[in-house]
Amino acid sequence: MNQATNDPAGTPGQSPDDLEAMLAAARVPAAVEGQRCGVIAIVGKPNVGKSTLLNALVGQKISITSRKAQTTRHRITGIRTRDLTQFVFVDTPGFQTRHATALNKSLNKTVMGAIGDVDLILFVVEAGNFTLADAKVLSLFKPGIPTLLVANKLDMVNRRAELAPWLKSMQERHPFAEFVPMSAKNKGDIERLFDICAKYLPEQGWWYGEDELTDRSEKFLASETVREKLFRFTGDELPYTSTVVVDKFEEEASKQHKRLVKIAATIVVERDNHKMMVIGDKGERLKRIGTEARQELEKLMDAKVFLELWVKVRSGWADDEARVRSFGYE
Ligand SMILES: Nc1nc2c(ncn2[C@@H]2O[C@H](COP(=O)(O)OP(=O)(O)OP(=O)(O)O)[C@@H](O)[C@H]2O)c(=O)[nH]1
Repeated sequence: MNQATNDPAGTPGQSPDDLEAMLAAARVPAAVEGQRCGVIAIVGKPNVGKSTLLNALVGQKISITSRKAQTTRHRITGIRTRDLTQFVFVDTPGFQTRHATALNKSLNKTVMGAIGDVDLILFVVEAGNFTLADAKVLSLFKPGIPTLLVANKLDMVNRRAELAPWLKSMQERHPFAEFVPMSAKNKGDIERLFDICAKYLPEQGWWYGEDELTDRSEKFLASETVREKLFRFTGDELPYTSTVVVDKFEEEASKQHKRLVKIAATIVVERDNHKMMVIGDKGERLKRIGTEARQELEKLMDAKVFLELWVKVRSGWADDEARVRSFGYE
């Protein structure tokens, strides 16, 4: 049988009809007519709601959110397939303009990498607001990639009438393809955004399975989940330079559980007093961070999870380029 595929003239004893049928079966299915697929970058300064938007679009928590600015450090893709269109989203770290540490340089490079080669950019700002930090992000965009102005947190705008002159002034700043005043927390607005984005994606076959949500590993999701709990339970006390490194991520065979995953992670902070802050009174806070992260990971991975957490002080790590790389930021 195999021989026949390598020999288009056919093997003795095989009719041309058989061969035709066999070749047809081996062919990669062509894209279904009307299918679309493309990459959408979500870009904006810190804290404008990019992660909230990505999570709403993907329909599951992929990127961590927090009230603290600059909690997103990695380029994260979320995938969503609706009707005939597959949307591949890229989240980017908030563009840092104020401090020039090695960590910030690495973050800015990630932003640049993310918007160079996409089909559509969602430039997220707070509705009615445009600051120097927004202008710096906008100045990075290459001409030619359609860009939507997503005026987020519309629910926070009291006087809607004032938005029209603001939108007009935004059109003078950049040739935006469309304006989308919306709230990332409003389901109807998210639906509308899907319809708007679909038009800008090229007609081609899908790259991922219909149900895939992210191309990130479970190990990555583990570090993101611990990081989210870390910031949630330390409030605004802990500087954003704290990070989480997963030292061990192992799946073990188990008779009792469908899946059993053992994870060990280290929370890296810059100072001794930050370490105390994370550990809390009699270790209470660290315990809470660990418990909540474990419960969430069990749901996300559909597995029994053992999570071991450590806290280490590494002063000045955010200023040290080699160390930034060793923690997984390119
Ligand atoms: N009222 C309101 N709040 C929002 C909306 N979207 C996001 N937020 C809030 O804004 C804050 C920042 O949201 P994030 O999604 O973490 O922002 P981000 O742009 O990803 O931030 P970085 O990770 O720092 O770049 C959170 O407290 C969100 O709950 C919205 O439409 N309306």
